[in-house]
Amino acid sequence: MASLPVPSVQAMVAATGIDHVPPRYLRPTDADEPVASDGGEAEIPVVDFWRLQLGDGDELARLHIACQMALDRYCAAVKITADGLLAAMATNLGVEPEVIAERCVGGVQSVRVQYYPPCGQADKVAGISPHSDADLVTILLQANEVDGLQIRRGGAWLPVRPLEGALIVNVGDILQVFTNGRYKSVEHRVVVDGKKERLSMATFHSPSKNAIVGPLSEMVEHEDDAAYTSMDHDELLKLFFAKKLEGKNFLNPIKKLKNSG
Ligand SMILES: O=C(O)CCC(=O)C(=O)O
Ligand SMILES: [Fe+2]
Repeated sequence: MASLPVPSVQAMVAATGIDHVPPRYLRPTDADEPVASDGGEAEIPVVDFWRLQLGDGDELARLHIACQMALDRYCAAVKITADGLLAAMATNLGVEPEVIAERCVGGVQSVRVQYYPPCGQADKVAGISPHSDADLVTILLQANEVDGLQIRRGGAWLPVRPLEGALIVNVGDILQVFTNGRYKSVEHRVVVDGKKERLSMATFHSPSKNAIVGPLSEMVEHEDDAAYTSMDHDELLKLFFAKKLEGKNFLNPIKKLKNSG
């Protein structure tokens, strides 16, 4: 609903009197949630920045707790988004919405917050080297809306411009394996800016540690069609962390030779 110019509001009040509240200003009663009283459990954390700068341990702990509260809420909301996306993707792939979710009971969600300082030699420096994410889906917040993320499209890098209020969704390597290559993980990198710092927050969604990662039976008509060997998620991650970030090479060890992707 667009705002009214001030003179229009003044004219409305003059015409109807202050006791009449136009419907556009009424709060919806069905969404009326209680307002907590001051000093109760729902206290707003206060952090003394001066003490924080001096390295005061109590203040650091207070900041940590304050951030965790916000982070927990953010992560819970992002998890609902990731689950919803995976269910919709399953439907698009012609399988029941819960086919992917079932493999992800007790799945792992992890968060990485990145800070890219401005750099005098921005055109020569890598923020993050080209890679694909070793998960199902990554939900990324370009927190201060500074350019930097690029995805590989054919032979070129395509900038993913921050869009106010929008989250970026990356298909990850494990979704590529689950779908037997029907959905391909996206190769991406980050470049830095010469003048501006950049902040991002990536939330990764993976199956549980003891899940088997391999093409889902629903995605493979004959056993021979499987493009990847199945492997313990835990073992696969060990391979991932043992390697340098070098484009989409993570799946090489489990790729079956006759297929590519
Ligand atoms: O900072 C970004 O925009 C991307 C970060 C990223 O690709 C990652 O953490 O895997
Ligand atoms: Fe990434």
